[in-house]
Amino acid sequence: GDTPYRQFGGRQGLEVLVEDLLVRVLEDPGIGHYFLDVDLDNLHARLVEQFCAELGGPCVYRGRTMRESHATLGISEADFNALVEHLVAVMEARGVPRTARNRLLARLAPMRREIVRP
Ligand code: HEM
Repeated sequence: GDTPYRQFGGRQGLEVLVEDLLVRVLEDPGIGHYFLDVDLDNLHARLVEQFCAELGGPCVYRGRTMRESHATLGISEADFNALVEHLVAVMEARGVPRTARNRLLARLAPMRREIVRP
């Protein structure tokens, strides 16, 4: 069936989407600095796994919690919104259907309070 995971193009679609997302985020002068010392291969793998799991795909997220992995970074609401805008842009550019886009955004939205600094 056309599950949200399938609408994203499955595993391969997510690999490409996350690649697009990381390129845009790294090139953004507002938030790119957060990623300077980060293991990008690991980040790519964890994001693919996480999005896959959140979309009902056959994956288990094996990374740290959102609170653990972002706790020391000092991420602001504006930083969070900037990343989400990049995600929307890459989903649109790859032709992900609106219902599937909204599904992923709805699954990620509650993570805001664990990622943004108190
Ligand atoms: C809904 C929004 C977000 C999601 C779903 C998300 C997801 C993730 C995931 C899955 C990891 C990997 C955790 C691990 O390695 O175990 C991670 C790490 C990271 N995230 Fe996010 N993130 C989000 C927002 C942000 C924002 C807004 C920023 C900064 C602007 C950010 C910066 C980072 C950095 C720098 C790391 C690497 C931390 C490290 O390896 O020490 N994230 N994120």
